[in-house]
Amino acid sequence: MALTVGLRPLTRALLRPWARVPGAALGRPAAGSGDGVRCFGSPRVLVEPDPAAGVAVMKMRNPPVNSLSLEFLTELLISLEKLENDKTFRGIIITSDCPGIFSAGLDLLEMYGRDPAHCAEYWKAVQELWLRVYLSNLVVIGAINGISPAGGCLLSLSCDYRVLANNPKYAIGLNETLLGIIAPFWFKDVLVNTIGHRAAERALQLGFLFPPSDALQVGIVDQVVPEDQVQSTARSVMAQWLAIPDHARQLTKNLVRKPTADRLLQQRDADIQNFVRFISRDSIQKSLHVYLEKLKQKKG
Ligand SMILES: CCCCC/C=C/C(=O)SCCNC(=O)CCNC(=O)[C@H](O)C(C)(C)COP(=O)(O)OP(=O)(O)OC[C@H]1O[C@@H](n2cnc3c(N)ncnc32)[C@H](O)[C@@H]1OP(=O)(O)O
Repeated sequence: MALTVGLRPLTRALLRPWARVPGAALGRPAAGSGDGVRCFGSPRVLVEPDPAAGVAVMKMRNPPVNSLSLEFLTELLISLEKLENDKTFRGIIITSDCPGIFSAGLDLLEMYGRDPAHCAEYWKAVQELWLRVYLSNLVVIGAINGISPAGGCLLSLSCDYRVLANNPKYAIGLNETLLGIIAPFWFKDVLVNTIGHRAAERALQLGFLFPPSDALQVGIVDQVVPEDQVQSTARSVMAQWLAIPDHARQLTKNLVRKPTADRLLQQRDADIQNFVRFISRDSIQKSLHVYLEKLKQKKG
């Protein structure tokens, strides 16, 4: 059975992309961009453009934990598409507006107690975000200012360069096994590409969440800096990357990343069907239930 899920109906119906950001952000001049340039975005994604530098800072703000819900994924995709299509921008910095959290990863509530059609639509959006970030023509730098498990780690790994704030609470890794679920092959591929086969084998099976010093040592991030220097470091790194002619850098990036992306592109529908089958299993739903309860109990 061919799946015919797509983002479009949800996306277009739910969102008014590029509406000015409500509240304080509305019309606020973007940091470092002079007084003429305004922030823009959507409810969950704040974009601070710096046209002079050719850079936009994309701040994720889906409180409390920037979990990647379908609506949030959709807004991220719209922002990314918009930036990609605007010749003003050559690079983006992805960071978080939620204190202490980069992203808690995929939204468990999109996978728990949902019907197969919803799960399929959700998974397609997850695939879409990964492909867009991973294959972006823009330089993508992750300014990781918080914890970044599972899907949050995948988003980080899909950037061209990762700067992590030096706070022992800001662990990063693919911890899916701790939830009783399995990182899909393309999550695994990106981790293997980043830290090597043996380190990935251990990290994936044991669901490692690396604190900053270990993350740097294993190579899951490129740099660890004091928390108040994450953004400025991301900016300086961006300047280095933007010193390279775009066409040469983009073709090289494509050369390196395309084979990994192609593995998914060649079997996207099958991957969606696998996900839906897997996540719909009673045993997996039970694991998710237990994990969600644990998260709740942690509070009480
Ligand atoms: C084939 C299947 C493949 C699937 C691949 C899966 C990839 C994934 O990304 S799965 C998600 C993995 N994520 C995690 O394991 C992180 C879970 N969350 C946490 O560990 C913590 O919430 C935290 C460390 C990120 C933040 O801790 P804290 O600041 O103490 O906040 P709370 O734990 O109290 O959380 C607040 C609120 O948010 C809910 N929540 C947290 N994470 C998620 C999530 N990933 N999805 C949905 N909801 C999440 C949490 O339950 C709390 O809700 P309320 O109790 O209703 O306030």
